[in-house]
Amino acid sequence: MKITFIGGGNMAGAMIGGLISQGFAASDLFVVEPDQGRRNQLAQEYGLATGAPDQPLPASDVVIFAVKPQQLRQVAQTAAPQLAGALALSIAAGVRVDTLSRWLGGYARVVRVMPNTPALVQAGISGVFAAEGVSAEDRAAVDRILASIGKVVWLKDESEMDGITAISGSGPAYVFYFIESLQAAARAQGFAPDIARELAYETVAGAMKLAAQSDDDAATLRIKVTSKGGTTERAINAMDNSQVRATIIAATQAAAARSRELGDELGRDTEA
Ligand SMILES: NC(=O)C1=CN([C@@H]2O[C@H](COP(=O)(O)OP(=O)(O)OC[C@H]3O[C@@H](n4cnc5c(N)ncnc54)[C@H](O)[C@@H]3O)[C@@H](O)[C@H]2O)C=CC1
Ligand SMILES: O=C(O)[C@@H]1CCC=N1
Repeated sequence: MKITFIGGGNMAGAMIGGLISQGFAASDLFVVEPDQGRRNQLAQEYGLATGAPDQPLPASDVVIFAVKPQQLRQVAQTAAPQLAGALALSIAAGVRVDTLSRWLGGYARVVRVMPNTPALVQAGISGVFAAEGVSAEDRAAVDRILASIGKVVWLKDESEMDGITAISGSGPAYVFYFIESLQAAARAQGFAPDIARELAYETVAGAMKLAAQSDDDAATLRIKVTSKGGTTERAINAMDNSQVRATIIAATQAAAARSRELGDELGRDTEA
């Protein structure tokens, strides 16, 4: 399967790294990227062939659009006459399949995917929604690509993509924010930076490993740490008093709203 990425930034890089480590041949991948330094980096790191946007697209089975949502219209219009029947897959937040299909001149083989950056270490999770015209064979090809970089969740209703984007697409950033905060807290307790990092990383990794292997749910595991009248109780009370849980829920609602807003804003653009 020949795959061309249009856009070789952070998310494309994570997918490429994941695919190659799962046995996809570098010679079957191609990246279109305007930034010469980034092209060199991808070529060096993965042995990939790359090209600038003004060069013709190579023959491909799948073309993955991995540019910013605001860049996608122009990029899609440039790519449209060169697709030659390839499956078009977009990872752009917010952009709906009918919008991309229109930008591609009424192209029917369009799939929308919301991956996340742990794809790089095959620990991603992707939400997928396919346009009606996408065949079972194409869906199987998408499954093969995405299963090699993590778990796959097929969506029946495209509106669910906004929630997926808010939870798992953006989600790694929330976890990194928590890790950063725990590290800062360790520094505030007087630990040196390397120890603060180790304490935060090992605690998060250990808690995740325990949660993944345990029959207990997360709430039960939390209660098992929380001794009555002890230290954890004091900390959790402080978090509850600051409405940390409600803030996390509100933050994800803001992200989902932004995804809908991007979809509306870019979908209104009917000049394709
Ligand atoms: N970063 C993430 O965690 C995730 C990002 N996404 C989506 O992936 C898309 C890309 O995001 P990132 O990789 O984070 O952004 P990025 O800014 O790292 O990558 C975009 C790349 O597109 C390149 N580019 C600009 N104009 C181009 C053109 N005409 N032709 C080809 N390439 C061009 C840029 O030079 C850049 O390297 C966005 O639409 C975003 O919504 C989806 C899921 C997660
Ligand atoms: O922040 C963004 O818009 C993209 C989509 C999900 C993760 N990064």
